[in-house]
Amino acid sequence: MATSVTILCGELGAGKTTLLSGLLESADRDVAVVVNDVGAINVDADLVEARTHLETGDEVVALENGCICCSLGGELSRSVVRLGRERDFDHLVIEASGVGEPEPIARQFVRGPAAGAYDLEAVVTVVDARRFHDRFADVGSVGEPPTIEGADETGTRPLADLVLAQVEFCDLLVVNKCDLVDVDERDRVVALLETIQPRAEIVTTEYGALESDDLLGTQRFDLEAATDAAGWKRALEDEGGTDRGDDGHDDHDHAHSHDDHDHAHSHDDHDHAHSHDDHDHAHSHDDHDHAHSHDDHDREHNDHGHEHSHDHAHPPERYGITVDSYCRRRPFHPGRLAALLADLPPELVRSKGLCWIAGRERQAITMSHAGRETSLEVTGRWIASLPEQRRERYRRGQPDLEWDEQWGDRESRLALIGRDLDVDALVDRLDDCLLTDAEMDADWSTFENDAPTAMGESIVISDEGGPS
Ligand SMILES: Nc1nc2c(ncn2[C@@H]2O[C@H](COP(=O)(O)OP(=O)(O)OP(=O)(O)O)[C@@H](O)[C@H]2O)c(=O)[nH]1
Repeated sequence: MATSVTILCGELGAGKTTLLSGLLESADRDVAVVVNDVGAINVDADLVEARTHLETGDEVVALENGCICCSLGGELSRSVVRLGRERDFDHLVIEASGVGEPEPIARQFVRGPAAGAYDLEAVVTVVDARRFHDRFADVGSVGEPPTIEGADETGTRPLADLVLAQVEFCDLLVVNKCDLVDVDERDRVVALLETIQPRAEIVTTEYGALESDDLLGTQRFDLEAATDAAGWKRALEDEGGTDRGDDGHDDHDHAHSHDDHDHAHSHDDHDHAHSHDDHDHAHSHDDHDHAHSHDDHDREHNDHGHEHSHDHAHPPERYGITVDSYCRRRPFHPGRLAALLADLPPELVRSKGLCWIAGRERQAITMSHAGRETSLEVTGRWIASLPEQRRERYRRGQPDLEWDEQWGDRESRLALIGRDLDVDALVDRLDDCLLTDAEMDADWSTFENDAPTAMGESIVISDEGGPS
């Protein structure tokens, strides 16, 4: 029988090890742990071993080659398959590096070599309530300065973006360190988390104190549901109220919208030498269909009896949290867009989606804003830029794909999650970044343009708190 697996993620210092130690002490079954830390010293492995009186051995396996989701392709799979052969245990917990994305790890257990021996049960993300509040929920404060420390292997991914990626891809959110926030702050954090990640169950803790049943023995992980769970993706599916259609830019209705940004471009054309590409491949939606309904997932998910599942005691509206989308079929001017991204309103908590930037006619660029930083990364290629034969093949494969006679699938589609955000004002500012009619006729290659060009390449634009 396949052994159940839980993946435990969360920002550095959020309380993963604390939670895990408590869990190992209280669990009524044999739990094996694989710990990954960035860097060679696996403090966590030692700590967990020491606290749980495990013999030095294979119960705690330390992966030492850096970030779990990048280096682990083979190492994690090999380690866990070997562990399963050599040891007898009932449940496996992977404590993931504080700076890794959970999705590639989860995929190892869904389709990778470890899939046969293991059943992925849940991805659990631990959030530091204090830090999350100060960074994302407290519009009034300047927040902590942007930290690049802990960025991914490219060294360019903003930490806040990774924190949200972990929140957006999980089944259970553990809001820890609640002793360090007051009740109102805690409720604000929970409301914001519910918006950023509408699917996950949320529990609040101090020192990670949870019943082991809350963490182990929950339900079967659903990769597709988890992949589609993020609030920003849902915003793009729902096509909120900002498509005002008053700009003449051919706003349209996306019947096929839940393929989100990945649908619109091909992943075939890039260079595999760059390890970040692995992430992009992992995000490809080509390998699953979207015939499911989110409602079904929600129903399944909420049925499994946790106390703290969504009772909507903290309606996001009460905290001024709004979710909107911005869709335009006209390219951004690179310079004006960059200037806007360096001066976004602090009330914009999260924004993510695809950008069409003039002068980058081939590159489908994903914009991801979190905290005070925004990254632009080439994550694919517009189908319209492919040679005719391949272009037509892709189009045949995606009959629902909206296609403009002149521009094909090129478009910008951004989710805007805000707190007390003046959405109309932001939409106006975004519209001001679109090419004017005169610019549409100009030579776009003459625009000064810092947007990335190669697949996987990214730039980060920091918001310095407005012009000084
Ligand atoms: N005040 C407070 N401190 C906590 C809580 N949970 C954990 N801590 C402390 O926070 C620090 C970090 O906790 P860890 O459990 O090591 O965090 P981690 O997520 O495993 O950290 P990394 O291994 O660095 O990713 C430790 O000093 C813990 O004692 C909590 O609920 N409240």
